[in-house]
Amino acid sequence: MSSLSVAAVMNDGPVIPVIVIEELAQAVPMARALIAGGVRVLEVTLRTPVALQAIRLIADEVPEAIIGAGTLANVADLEAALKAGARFGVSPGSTVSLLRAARSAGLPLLPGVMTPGELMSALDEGYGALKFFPAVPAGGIAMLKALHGPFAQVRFCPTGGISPATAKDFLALPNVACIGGSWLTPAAAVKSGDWATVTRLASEAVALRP
Ligand SMILES: O=C(O)C(=O)C[C@H](O)[C@H](O)COP(=O)(O)O
Repeated sequence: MSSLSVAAVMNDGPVIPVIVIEELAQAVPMARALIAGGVRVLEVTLRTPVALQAIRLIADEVPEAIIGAGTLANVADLEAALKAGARFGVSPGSTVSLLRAARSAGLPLLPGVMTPGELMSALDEGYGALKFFPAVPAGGIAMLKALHGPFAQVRFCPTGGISPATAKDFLALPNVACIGGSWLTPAAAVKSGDWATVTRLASEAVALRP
């Protein structure tokens, strides 16, 4: 049972890094590089074969990290993430089974939604803090402004297609608590072990909200 709340995950910093780990050896240095830049909340996506082991390794070896699992597509993913030591979860979309399983497991979950109907289903299940995915293809800033009308109580973490250049405009919206993005851990820098670049990108991301 985690004592962490979704609000705490969303409020820790302006940007949640969406991380893809191809090789297990990258996990700990990458986590340390992000933390050195001031980013503690780390979302490791379950997109690669080593993702669960990477979560376990970071949970064990980088205690300053608030480690979570992304790309939770179903209840089995959620259970595997919990077992690996994830302290929160993020999903690209929402199913009632996933939302209920996260609630009963006590895992803070940031569920993805894209439409008003999906948002209403998530609200029905008691979730008012949501990932808006894929943010830019689904209407970006204009869509978030439109959703603010009927659903002013919902707090979003838009993710998908956001860049350092557009991040500030998203963060300025009243219904945006934080944003997600993969640009903090560029594949080339990670592959070559250029952790200084990751640290610099992390500190620039933290500085997006003074
Ligand atoms: O894997 C998941 O769980 C996802 O939901 C997808 C990611 O959140 C986006 O792919 C990140 O978007 P970019 O910052 O545009 O790369």
